[in-house]
Amino acid sequence: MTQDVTFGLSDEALLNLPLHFNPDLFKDQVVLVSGAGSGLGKAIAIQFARLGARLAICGRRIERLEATAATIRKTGARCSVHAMTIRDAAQVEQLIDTVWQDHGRLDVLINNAGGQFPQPAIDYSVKGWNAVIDTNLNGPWYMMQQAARRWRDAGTAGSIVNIVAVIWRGMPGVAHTCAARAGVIYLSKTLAVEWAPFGVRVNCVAPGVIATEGMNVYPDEARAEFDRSNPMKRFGDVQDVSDACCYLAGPAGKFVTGEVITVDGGHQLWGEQWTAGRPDYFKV
Ligand SMILES: CCCCCCCCC/C=C/C(=O)SCCNC(=O)CCNC(=O)[C@H](O)C(C)(C)COP(=O)(O)OP(=O)(O)OC[C@H]1O[C@@H](n2cnc3c(N)ncnc32)[C@H](O)[C@@H]1OP(=O)(O)O
Ligand SMILES: NC(=O)C1=CN([C@@H]2O[C@H](COP(=O)(O)OP(=O)(O)OC[C@H]3O[C@@H](n4cnc5c(N)ncnc54)[C@H](OP(=O)(O)O)[C@@H]3O)[C@@H](O)[C@H]2O)C=CC1
Repeated sequence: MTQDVTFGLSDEALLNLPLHFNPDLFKDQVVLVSGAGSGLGKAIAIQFARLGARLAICGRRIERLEATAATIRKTGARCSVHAMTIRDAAQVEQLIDTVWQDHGRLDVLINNAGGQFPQPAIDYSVKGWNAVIDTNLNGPWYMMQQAARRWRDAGTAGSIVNIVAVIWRGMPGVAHTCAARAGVIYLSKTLAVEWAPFGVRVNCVAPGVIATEGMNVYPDEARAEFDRSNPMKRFGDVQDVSDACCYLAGPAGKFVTGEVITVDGGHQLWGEQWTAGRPDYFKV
């Protein structure tokens, strides 16, 4: 039985994190963040607002989105709220239309909504597999395609950042999401070339274990090991990820497309395969 633990930061703490970017970096730009009712999406949306952006946020549960929007408005930023599921292509098309109607433009799409359940792959039901592929591959694709069509038709530039995961050595226990995220990464590399003529950049951020309430879907015994999944032996925080999004979406990333920034404390390099014995540091 998974026990709830408190992960992540309060809205008040998110509003007061020291900023690592110029406070008017995204002034007057419109940023759409999916899954902004919790965790990384909420932190990303609040950070963009603190950097001058106007926000559009989406997710399935309206109450959580409204709470994020109330916090965002404390920064003085505008924020529209859109309850929908990214798994439905028609709802995604409607979302992008509404964002353009409400804000008159879109500059940045942060494809953050996602998630999975831990289970040995051999036991997946068809429904469970499809739920994870729909959430983490098809949904982000619908969002990217609809955003890009509007940018192409309006003749304006855009930037997409897809939140994926640190999949480089496989992810035992969440094979479905590993497959979906691998799909998003190579989709992004391909779209980076196809959409360069429209001025659309497509990049990914691959987090390792980050302290958010999303961690509560994992059983205690698995979670207890998560801080050992990287050589820094700790969880990352939400700002580690929101900073990577701001770098990629903003002017510092203007010559970067088709790239993946891994934000994982070295998780991708870590393992149990010691060829010359395990160093003392890692014995405890
Ligand atoms: C190397 C080190 C690596 C280390 C690896 C560590 C990874 C850590 C890094 C990543 C961390 C995070 O992502 S943290 C963020 C986590 N947040 C989340 O995952 C929240 C979002 N997740 C979800 O909403 C769900 O998991 C998801 C399945 C995607 C959507 O659920 P929905 O209920 O909306 O979907 P539905 O279409 O109704 O289908 C539900 C079906 O899914 C299956 N299903 C759902 N939960 C299930 C469960 N616990 N066990 C079995 N099966 C389940 C069943 O078949 C369900 O059907 P029925 O049986 O008929 O009901
Ligand atoms: N925390 C971590 O260590 C890591 C997280 N990630 C990824 O980062 C992203 C954010 O995760 P995190 O903040 O930790 O977890 P959360 O579970 O807190 O966030 C997931 C968000 O996605 C939204 N969402 C889920 N399904 C849908 C859907 N079908 N349509 C619209 N919105 C949806 C949820 O809102 P609602 O349920 O209301 O729709 C929720 O706000 C996810 O893609 C996650 O897999 C990747 C690697 C590591």
